[in-house]
Amino acid sequence: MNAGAPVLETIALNKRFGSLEVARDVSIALPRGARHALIGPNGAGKTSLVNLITGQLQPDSGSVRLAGNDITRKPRAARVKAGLARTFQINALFPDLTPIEALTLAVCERKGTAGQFWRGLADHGDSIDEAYAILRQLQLGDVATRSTRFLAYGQQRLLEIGLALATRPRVLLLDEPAAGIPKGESAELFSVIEALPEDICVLFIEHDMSLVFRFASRIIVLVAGGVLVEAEPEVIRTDQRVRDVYLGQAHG
Ligand SMILES: Nc1ncnc2c1ncn2[C@@H]1O[C@H](COP(=O)(O)OP(=O)(O)OP(=O)(O)O)[C@@H](O)[C@H]1O
Repeated sequence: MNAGAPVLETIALNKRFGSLEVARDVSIALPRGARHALIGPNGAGKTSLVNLITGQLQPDSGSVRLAGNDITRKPRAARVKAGLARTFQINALFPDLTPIEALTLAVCERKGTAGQFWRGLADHGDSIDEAYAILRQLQLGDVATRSTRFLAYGQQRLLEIGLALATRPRVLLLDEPAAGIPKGESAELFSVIEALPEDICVLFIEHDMSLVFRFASRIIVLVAGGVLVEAEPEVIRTDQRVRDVYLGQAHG
């Protein structure tokens, strides 16, 4: 794969649910270091597009390529192994585990050693180190040994991102990572996402336009299953079509 080639690419993806078109010739590309936002009105097909990329949904036509390889027909687990990770809108954490336990388990899972996890921590030194490194990257080092149920909601969302990072992704797909977080904390969460290493591309769905304009390097606007426009934030901000169909609606 050459340096400028997209890490993740969708080519003319189409998907219908009966008469409803949720993806209409969707072609997007994420280069190395991408921090792309996927925006659009409710029901535009944003989550469906993420599901098509991860394999939760199969397209009617079109393809998905990861690091130059066609993964369209690959099962979900194989896509994760190939470097595709996602988080969901809903919190799916184990409340009784501590962040360091949950992350060490996730690292062991990736390495195929999770079956021996409970034998003894001494056997998992490298995995624990790796888990701590992820926690520090997410500024969760201070709460590493606190039960997940006692973490602030924003910290729980970060831990979910941590679990995705434990798979060593090339691409991270975040479906409304700040959903449910108090407004003041969501910028913090996005700062952490922004600061992830360049070799992890990020595509995030977000409804809060102030966060989108602050943190996205590019914005993809989806309307009725199709890409209306994809451009840098400055261009999107002044695009009349976007104002008409989306921003106008959002801000009255
Ligand atoms: N499995 C399904 N079967 C039938 N219709 C579906 C299915 N999944 C999604 N839809 C419909 O497809 C449309 C697109 O949904 P999707 O969740 O992708 O939109 P979205 O842009 O993510 O919306 P939101 O911003 O509200 O989360 C919606 O009208 C939804 O009801």
